[in-house]
Amino acid sequence: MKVYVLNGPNLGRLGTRQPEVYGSTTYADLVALCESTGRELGLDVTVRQTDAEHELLGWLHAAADEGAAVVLNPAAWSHYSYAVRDACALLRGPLVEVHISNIHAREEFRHHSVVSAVATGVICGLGVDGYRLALHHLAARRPEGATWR
Ligand SMILES: O=C(O)[C@]1(O)C[C@H](CCCOc2ccccc2)[C@@H](O)[C@H](O)C1
Repeated sequence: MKVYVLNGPNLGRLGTRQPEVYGSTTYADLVALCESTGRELGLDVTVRQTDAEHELLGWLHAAADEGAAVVLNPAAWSHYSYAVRDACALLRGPLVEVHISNIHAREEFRHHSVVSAVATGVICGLGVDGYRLALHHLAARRPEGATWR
């Protein structure tokens, strides 16, 4: 089963700043974690990151066309991008929104995600383990067929 793990702006810099908020795991470490978890669970996992909103929209459209599942950390776009939200609403497979930090315990502007209303579920505040947990959830709910829906 195909799962795209998609990351929004600045997450490519993970591990270089604010370890007290985001931990010391680098983006390369995160890719390795998701790929190894996918192998362990028998999921075909592809991990990507972009600072360009149109690129994320294209990846979401492709996932919708494929009927793939998505694990998405929209980063700052979580809080205001109706374009990202609308692309997520096109998905036919499950969407798990992940935030490394507990956005509800931070600045007010981070408390609301415009994506959450169209997500299957949201994991936040558990560090990069949230990505691993999201993949375990998807593995537990995978259908018999070739697509998620
Ligand atoms: O907690 C999360 O995963 C966030 O989605 C991360 C975003 C920030 C992504 C950039 O993260 C960096 C981490 C370390 C160094 C540079 C960027 C932030 O804007 C959201 O409110 C919450």
